[in-house]
Amino acid sequence: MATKLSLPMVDLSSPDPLSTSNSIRQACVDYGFFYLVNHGVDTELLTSVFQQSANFFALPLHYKLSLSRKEYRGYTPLYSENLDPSSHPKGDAKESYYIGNLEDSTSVNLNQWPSQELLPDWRPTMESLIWKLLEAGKKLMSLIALSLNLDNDFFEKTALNKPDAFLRLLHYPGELGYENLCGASAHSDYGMITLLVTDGVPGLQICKEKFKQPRVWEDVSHVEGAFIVNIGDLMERWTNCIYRSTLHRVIPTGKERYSVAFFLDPPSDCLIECFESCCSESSPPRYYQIYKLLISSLTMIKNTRDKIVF
Ligand SMILES: O=C(O)CCC(=O)C(=O)O
Ligand SMILES: [Fe+2]
Repeated sequence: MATKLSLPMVDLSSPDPLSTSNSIRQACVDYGFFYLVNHGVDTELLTSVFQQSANFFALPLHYKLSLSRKEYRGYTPLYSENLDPSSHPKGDAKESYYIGNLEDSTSVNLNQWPSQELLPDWRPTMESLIWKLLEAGKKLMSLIALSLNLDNDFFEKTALNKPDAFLRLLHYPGELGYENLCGASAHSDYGMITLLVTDGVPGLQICKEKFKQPRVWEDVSHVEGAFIVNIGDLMERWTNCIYRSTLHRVIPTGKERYSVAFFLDPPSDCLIECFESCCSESSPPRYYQIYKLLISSLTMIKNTRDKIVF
């Protein structure tokens, strides 16, 4: 039986940015995860996103496969990903749909959309969500900048100048007849930050000490209306491991589950070099500086989204 965690809560609409950024720092140092409330994304929009997502995943497989992922955008079927191959050889029991950047006028055309005849409100619903998440993500990143003793527009000028943002709709079927098959096996996200919305069905767990064996998993409870935010490997590297990119997974509970993850990353030409405020003579940078492009290429070669080890 896993223990239940109470993750720290961060209020995005707080009138006191300094104390909010202090809470963010503590949360990122202790857990690499926190809840985000008053994030500005309406409940009605989120309800229609989950409805539209369920409508898509309920379509026949041959149709979904006609939108198979290309250029990191589109549909990925059940078992096509195995985030932790040591957990189960079959792969992860989830299907997903990726939508890429809307801000960048060249890459926006790479997105694939289900036909308007089948799902007329699908595209506008997802586009509204992406814009809203981008707004919340930018606001949060200005507080994260303060939490690292950087100017509050540091990320606005670098990582968020032309951000690489992906929305991923996820569907975990209920019973599949296989034992111990994870919906998402153990991994840490490779990017900067992830904003996650779930439908309230349990299953998400984190392991705070990723280098300790045996692993201790703790359940992340659902908090109505709150996003779950986590730090990715790139941010861990940028902060010289002061902020943690925490191992997490989604275990089966026998219940069907939907979630929506928004991965907010810097553009390819962003140089990831330890922040001055995160190193000193006694604690020098642990990683070489590297362009984001190289991090994503190496991640693609590995074709997993677990810890980057170079
Ligand atoms: O569905 C979830 O709760 C987590 C998904 C996740 O960790 C991911 O897509 O990276
Ligand atoms: Fe993840």
